[in-house]
Amino acid sequence: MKNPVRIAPSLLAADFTRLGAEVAAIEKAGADWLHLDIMDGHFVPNISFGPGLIKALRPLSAMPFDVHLMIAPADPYLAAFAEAGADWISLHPEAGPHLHRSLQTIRALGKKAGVVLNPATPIAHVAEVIDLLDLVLVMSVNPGFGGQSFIRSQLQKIAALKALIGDRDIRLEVDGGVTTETAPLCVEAGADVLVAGTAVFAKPDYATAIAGLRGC
Ligand SMILES: O=C(CO)[C@H](O)[C@H](O)COP(=O)(O)O
Ligand SMILES: [Fe+2]
Repeated sequence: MKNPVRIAPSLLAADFTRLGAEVAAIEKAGADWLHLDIMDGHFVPNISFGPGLIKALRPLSAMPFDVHLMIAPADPYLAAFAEAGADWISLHPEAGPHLHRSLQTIRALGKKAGVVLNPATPIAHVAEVIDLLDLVLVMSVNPGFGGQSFIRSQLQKIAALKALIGDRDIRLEVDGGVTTETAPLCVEAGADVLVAGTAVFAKPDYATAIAGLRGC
């Protein structure tokens, strides 16, 4: 059976002076997951926020918290993000020497485990660890910033991953430059979770923005 498309607004594009209210607003507007971008100023050229913010927001929402780690090393911080309230924890293969062990750690913490592929990262990593995956996240921009343009070549990667995943219970998520124009292309290629920062938080009506991305 085809998975329903889930919309995961990225908090990176929210109004940082009122994050609690922003989370409540997107949940009321129909968001399925909350996407949280963790940047360390080292793995990516930007710094965002850490487990303290996740812990503060956790009691305010029932949405699954989808934590995208753009930090290296990631292993020393996996327990902190799990304890703070992450439900899904995803990391890049380039963030450490032992991707398989990192995914085992996330699973052992009782969380859903994901791998993130940069535009230049091949899908071969996924095949090697597929039995440990709950999620594959395709970056359709180079990570580090919101508001960038969608890299169309990643549509072929999404389609190849869809074929690789087959009927396994693994979500296929796309992150970066997702708009009402690019969202249908991602879904057509096989994506079932769409991250959207600017395409939700820069719009005046979050419910309309989320419904538009979902294609209804
Ligand atoms: O991981 C990310 C950047 O590294 C963000 O999730 C992504 O950029 C979302 O922002 P937008 O939808 O505005 O492109
Ligand atoms: Fe992200």
